[in-house]
Amino acid sequence: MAVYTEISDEDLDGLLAQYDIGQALSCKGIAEGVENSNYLLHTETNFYILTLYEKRVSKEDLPFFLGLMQHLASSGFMSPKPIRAKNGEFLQEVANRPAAIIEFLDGRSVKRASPQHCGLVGSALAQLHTAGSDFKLSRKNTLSIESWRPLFDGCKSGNPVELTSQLLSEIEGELQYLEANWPSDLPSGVIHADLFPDNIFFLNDAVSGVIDYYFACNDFFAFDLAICLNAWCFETDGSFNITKARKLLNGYRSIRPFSKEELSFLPLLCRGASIRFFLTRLYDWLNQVDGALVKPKDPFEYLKKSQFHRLVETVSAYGLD
Ligand SMILES: Nc1ncnc2c1ncn2[C@@H]1O[C@H](COP(=O)(O)OP(=O)(O)OP(=O)(O)O)[C@@H](O)[C@H]1O
Ligand SMILES: N[C@@H](CCO)C(=O)O
Repeated sequence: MAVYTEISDEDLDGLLAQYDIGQALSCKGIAEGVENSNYLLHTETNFYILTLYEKRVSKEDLPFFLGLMQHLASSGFMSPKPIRAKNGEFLQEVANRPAAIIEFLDGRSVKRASPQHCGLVGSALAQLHTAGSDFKLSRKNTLSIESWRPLFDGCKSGNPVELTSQLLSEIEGELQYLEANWPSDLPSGVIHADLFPDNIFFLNDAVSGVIDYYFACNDFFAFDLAICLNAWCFETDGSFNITKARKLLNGYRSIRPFSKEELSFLPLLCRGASIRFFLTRLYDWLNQVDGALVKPKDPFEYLKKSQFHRLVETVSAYGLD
């Protein structure tokens, strides 16, 4: 999975009639991903990704996401370009879903990231922050700190047995700490907010693509860095790899230097980023849809990451002086 919505041949022909990209030669569902329905579309002109937006992506946000991809690509960043239909719009409709056709990017995501990959991820993230700085639209981060308590309350409703009193009080204590100490003013702009290994492609030892902008928003740049440290620098046994972290942070600052404040808040932002993914994963884990083929991701991986960052006092734990 993920193909939630099937497209008939008639619907596909009708959609492609709105574009100048030729007729379909093939259109195959893509198994990866959990949010939207994605197809690998081959037409007379090229290969493309056809995405049908499903329930979690709000239609009002699509001009931001697609406009951002276009803006980043035209600034030379490795984002796929959305394709304009004959009417000049990126967004169309098929099978009663909003839909877009996106440029296909070559390259492959890595299953086991090396420190070198982490360095490349850090510099790609800084390039994204820099290229996004003159993007005109903005979008509030709907998964920032204000959303975590309501998400936690949603997880608690129904008193699931998985949430022991010890776990509840650990999360409650962490939320209170984060709410009392969260910074109000750090360098901000457009962030990717979900730059996990499945969202970066590599080719010939370089980043060839950055995809999946459907959590992108305006927030602290260093929060994006915290999300990446969590996603890229822990090993499968839960241990933190300081060499990978050093490479990622040095890759980032080779393009965009950190302010003193960003560095001093990094451990706290890493705690917050851990709780953000712990809570969304926990919510999905407790609210699995019967019969859905999507395997929920392990929330407790992120609770352990949160526990690691709670013991961090300075950025030297992340490999910086
Ligand atoms: N522009 C692209 N070029 C090549 N392949 C792509 C492109 N966009 C998406 N894909 C392929 O489709 C898969 C799913 O895409 P994507 O991650 O955007 O889906 P999603 O449902 O939003 O997933 P997620 O669970 O990561 O939020 C990717 O893993 C990749 O294989
Ligand atoms: N990257 C998210 C999934 C949403 O794309 C996670 O690992 O929880």
